[in-house]
Amino acid sequence: MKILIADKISGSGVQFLRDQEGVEVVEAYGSSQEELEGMVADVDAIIVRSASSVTKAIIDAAPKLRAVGRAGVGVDNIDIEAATDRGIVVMNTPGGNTIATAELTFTHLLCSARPIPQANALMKAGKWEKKAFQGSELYKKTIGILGLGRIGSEVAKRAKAFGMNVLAYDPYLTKARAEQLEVNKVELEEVFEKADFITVHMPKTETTKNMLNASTFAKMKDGIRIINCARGGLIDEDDLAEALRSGKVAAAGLDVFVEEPLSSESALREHDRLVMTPHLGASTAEAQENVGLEVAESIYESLMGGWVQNAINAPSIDPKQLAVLRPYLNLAFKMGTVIQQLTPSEINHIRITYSGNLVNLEVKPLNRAFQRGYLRKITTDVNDVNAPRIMDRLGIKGEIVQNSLERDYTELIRIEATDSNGKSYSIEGTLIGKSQNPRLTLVNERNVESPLDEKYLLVLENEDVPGIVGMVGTVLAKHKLNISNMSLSRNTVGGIALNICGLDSEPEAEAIAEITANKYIKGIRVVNLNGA
Ligand SMILES: NC(=O)c1ccc[n+]([C@@H]2O[C@H](COP(=O)([O-])OP(=O)(O)OC[C@H]3O[C@@H](n4cnc5c(N)ncnc54)[C@H](O)[C@@H]3O)[C@@H](O)[C@H]2O)c1
Ligand SMILES: O=C(O)CC[C@@H](O)C(=O)O
Repeated sequence: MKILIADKISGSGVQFLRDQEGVEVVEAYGSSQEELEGMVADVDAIIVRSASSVTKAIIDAAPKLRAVGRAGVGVDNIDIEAATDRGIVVMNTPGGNTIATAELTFTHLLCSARPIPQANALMKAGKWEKKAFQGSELYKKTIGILGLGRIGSEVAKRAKAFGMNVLAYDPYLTKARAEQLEVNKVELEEVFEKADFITVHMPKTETTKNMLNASTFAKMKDGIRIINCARGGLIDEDDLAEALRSGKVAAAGLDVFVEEPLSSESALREHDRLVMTPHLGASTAEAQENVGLEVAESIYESLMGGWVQNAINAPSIDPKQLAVLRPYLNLAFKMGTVIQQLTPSEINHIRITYSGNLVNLEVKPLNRAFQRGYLRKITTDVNDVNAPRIMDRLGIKGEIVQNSLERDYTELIRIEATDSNGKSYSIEGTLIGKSQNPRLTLVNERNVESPLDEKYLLVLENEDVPGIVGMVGTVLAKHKLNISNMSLSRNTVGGIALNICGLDSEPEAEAIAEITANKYIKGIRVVNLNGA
């Protein structure tokens, strides 16, 4: 396995990877995008911080690529769309640099109130200047925090310790969490109207891009102080420069920029009251140790086929959850493969119902496992990352229901697939016994008891007349096909019955033809569970 580390991560992260058997590590710090493109032909994983980008061009140049790891939070330097299409898992390390970035934000906040960098520059130039550097206190001032996630919350705690009044704007922040953090959750307009300081801690999205601009500055108090240690482009840089010139913004602190590195010609460099740092939020020994080791471990884990805890484009799952979900993942996967092989090729709707104990579980990983099972015989290279995309491409709409059905089983998965003529097919499955073996409990509304850890299932529909079991047994025996299990079911005497035989090997075409030739046989399907 070859892992390319494009940006410098902590030595312990690199060492961890070097210590793993069969892992080759290539460190390519400071390479240009073009150089990286030329290095990825045989890499299995790429690790970046914020300097290098994993573009579509790089992804296209890396046919073996399976995982991209970001040592940090923001993944705007990774083409998630292109990665997802290829089934490449993208993961980050949220949390590892939260404190570092919150502390840098506070440093900027203090420097916007007390012009320490500017005073220091004059001291270094041999001067002793006091008058120009009168500051302002944080105590009893109002701070507006936009985005109350990991970093915003830590900034809020520190602001409260300084005796500040905290206003929080975050549409996704629950009332309960705002109460727990002891902040006032308000609308954006109230932040603009009341804040003396505004700091942004949101991701850069279509909604948050240029959220602070000339027209929003106009709504703020004169002498407002603005901090951005999140992402360049949350604040319109030209409008900020103008507001600093006019004095509307008394001071600002920026750690991030629309274009990084910031051009040496940038007009932002001209403003005395603007303090800038070169994207240093995560640059502490502790944060780099955290994220470097975490990304290295996650990348290795994912390449070894384990679950990724902080995947951006697949459901994340922690080891505790995984222990609970593992048998259901197996069941969901097998049910995916069974329903696909029992139905016509043109399926346009699938409803999955999770019943009983599954009602309260996080089922996203189960949906992906089902989809992988469904797609297993339709396409290659399907995984938890690209399975939903492939289902979409096939035009199959999905519906997930978590609702207890009246069944005798404590947990159950029901699948209903509808074909392009509106005809529905159903299966249900559960786990049986201490060893939690997957079992089919219903096929097309007929109760069955058919283990899913067989190699093949022969699924027959026949008129309910005597002699069918004998005929099937005779034909299978003639073709040396060993029956491992048989489940018979009918809804009405003399109606259409269902017969599912577990088989140790694949029935050849002649055996199927002989059984089908019997006039009472109304339908026959072979389900291949081999390797499923
Ligand atoms: N300067 C650095 O070196 C550095 C380091 C780490 C993180 N970051 C950046 O800091 C930012 C915050 O990181 P985090 O770890 O706290 O992320 P997070 O996901 O924990 O928090 C982001 C918060 O923004 C909120 N949000 C989303 N859309 C919003 C909107 N339209 N209006 C208001 N709030 C909105 C979310 O609800 C969430 O609470 C990110 O942009 C991240 O990339 C920068
Ligand atoms: O790696 C860095 O130096 C910055 C990381 C930071 O921007 C992040 O989003 O985590």
